[in-house]
Amino acid sequence: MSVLDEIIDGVRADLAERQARVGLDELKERAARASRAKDGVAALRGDSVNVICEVKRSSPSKGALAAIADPAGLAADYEAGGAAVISVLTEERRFGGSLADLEAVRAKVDIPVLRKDFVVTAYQLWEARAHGADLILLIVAALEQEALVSLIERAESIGLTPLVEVHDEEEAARAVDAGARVIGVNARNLKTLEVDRGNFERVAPEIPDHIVRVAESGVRGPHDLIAYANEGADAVLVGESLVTGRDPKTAVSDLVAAGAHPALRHGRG
Ligand SMILES: O=C(O)c1ccccc1NCC(=O)[C@H](O)[C@H](O)COP(=O)(O)O
Repeated sequence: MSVLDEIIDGVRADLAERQARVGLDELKERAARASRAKDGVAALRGDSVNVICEVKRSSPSKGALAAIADPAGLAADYEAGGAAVISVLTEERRFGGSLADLEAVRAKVDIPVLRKDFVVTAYQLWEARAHGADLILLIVAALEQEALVSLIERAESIGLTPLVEVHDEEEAARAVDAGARVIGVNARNLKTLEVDRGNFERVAPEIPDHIVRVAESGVRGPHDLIAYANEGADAVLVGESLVTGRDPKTAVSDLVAAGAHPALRHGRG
C-alpha cells in the first residue's frame, strides 16, 4: 500500500465520523450562509508569479515541522508578505490540520483560501465551502476519471475553484480532459514521497496556456521560484520552508519580490 493509499484510508475513516455527526443538508445550509467564494483563478493569474503559502504543521515525509499555535496569525503574516492565496491543510492524522484551522484563517485574511486535503467525495466540497474555503485541492492520483470530472463540476457549481494536482504527464492529460482551470504539478511523488524539482519542467508542457500552472513543493527560496517561473509556472505553492523559517512574512515578501521581477514577465498575463 502506498503512502497516499494509507492517508486516504485514514481520511475515509474520519470522514465517516463527520458524516455521522453533520448531515449534508446542514452543511449545505452552512455553505449558503458563508461569504461568497473569491475567484481563485483571478488570484493566481497575472503579470507576476503568485505565491500560495501553506499552513502546514507536520507531514508524512518530515514528521513535525512547526507547532503553529495561531494558524490565523501565520496566515495574516503570509498575507502581509504579499501571498496571493493561503493553503490550509485540514487533514488531521498526518498533517495535524483541521477544519477549525480553515475557519480561523478564513476569518482573518481577505485573500482566497485553499482547503488542502484528500478529497474523495462531494461532502468534503460542501464542508470546504461551509468553512469558508474558496479553492479546493483535487488529487488526480486519488480519483478515478469519472469521480474527478464530477468533483470538478460540483466544486465549480458551488463556487469553489478546483486546484487539480498531478505528478506526471498522464495525470496532466487527465486533468486537462476533466476541465481543470488550475493545475498544480507536484514535485513530490505522493506514493514514494520523493521530491524532484525537475518534474515541473517535464509535465508543464502538457498543460495548455489557458490553464493556470502551479508548481508545488520543494520551494526553498526565491531561486526555486525563479527556476519554476522560467519553466512556465504562474504560481508556486510553498509550505515547509515558510513554517520552519524564522520570519515567514519576510520569506514570503522575498518570494513575492522575485515573482514580480520584470525579467519573468514574458508571455504572462
Ligand atoms: O508533504 C508531504 O510529506 C506530503 C506527503 C504525502 C502527501 C502530500 C504531502 N504534502 C502535500 C504537499 O503537496 C505540500 O504540502 C505542498 O506542496 C507544499 O510543499 P513543501 O513546500 O515542500 O512543504
